[in-house]
Amino acid sequence: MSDVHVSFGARAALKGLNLSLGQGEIFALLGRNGSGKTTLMRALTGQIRVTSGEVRVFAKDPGREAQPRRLMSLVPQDIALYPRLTVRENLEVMGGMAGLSRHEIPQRVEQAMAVTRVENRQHDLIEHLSGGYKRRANIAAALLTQPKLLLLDEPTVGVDVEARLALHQTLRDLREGGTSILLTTHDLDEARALSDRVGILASGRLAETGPIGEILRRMFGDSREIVVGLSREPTEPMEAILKELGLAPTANPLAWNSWSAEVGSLGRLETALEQHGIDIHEIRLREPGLEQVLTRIEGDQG
Ligand SMILES: Nc1ncnc2c1ncn2[C@@H]1O[C@H](COP(=O)(O)OP(=O)(O)OP(=O)(O)O)[C@@H](O)[C@H]1O
Repeated sequence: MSDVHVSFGARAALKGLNLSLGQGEIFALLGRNGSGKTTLMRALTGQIRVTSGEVRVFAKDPGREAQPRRLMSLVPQDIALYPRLTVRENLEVMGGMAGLSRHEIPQRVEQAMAVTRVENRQHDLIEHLSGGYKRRANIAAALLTQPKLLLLDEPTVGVDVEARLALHQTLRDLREGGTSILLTTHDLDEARALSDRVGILASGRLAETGPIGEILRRMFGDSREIVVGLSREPTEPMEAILKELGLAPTANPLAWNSWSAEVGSLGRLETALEQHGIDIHEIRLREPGLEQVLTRIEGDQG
């Protein structure tokens, strides 16, 4: 997509977005609630018309032509399956609705269940499955048409670690088979573990795109966040000392932070805090997470 703008009335949801996806690439979109992730996906599937700019999927406009829409599948965040049917029954019904012939359905259902590893639950009712299996079945339904581009809206939200790893493996297997994958997530660790590139959406713009390791290096270099957890809320004189030591308040009144690339800075800070009689609960280094990345971007955007 190039220079894509989408507005809902006076509200601009996407403001000049450029993005291209390679074959067999996993691309993770990161951003706050309301930053435009779902709007971007719906623009790609042709569900919403863009206000201006160009969207091309397999060289065609999905807003006007059916062909690119047939080559992609969107896995919504909500489970779009019949709770009172089994996994297999759901997939058979969905296959019919997707326009597959009776002759094609059994084989496609087997393939979709194999990739998502739900065969052992194929005779269970959806309503009896765990959250992780429901999500896998949801993805299986999207795979029946053998899409070349798979779009997933927060595929792992609310599932436990084991189910999350199983879902990641499914997505990697699909990538190996040449499927391009665009997913949204709030989880930087997930993006790090899974994606070839990420795009960080902030206020309808892609503020950063690239491999997550490169983005973090570019933004933070070698510096790491030092977080000081105070034992009690600081008095005004204590606040003055904390600021003098280079610390800044965070949203949590008991947590103050600073950034440093020096190896010894944590120990020196700890000693200085002790000398000033400031009672601390803990002091630690924190790897940058999505919150730190977004705060930095928003700070740069003013
Ligand atoms: N149909 C609509 N009508 C009006 N405003 C909309 C519509 N869809 C989205 N918006 C607005 O566009 C902006 C982007 O929304 P979008 O749903 O794309 O964000 P998101 O990043 O997917 O958020 P979330 O993480 O909560 O799913 C928001 O301000 C939202 O309120």
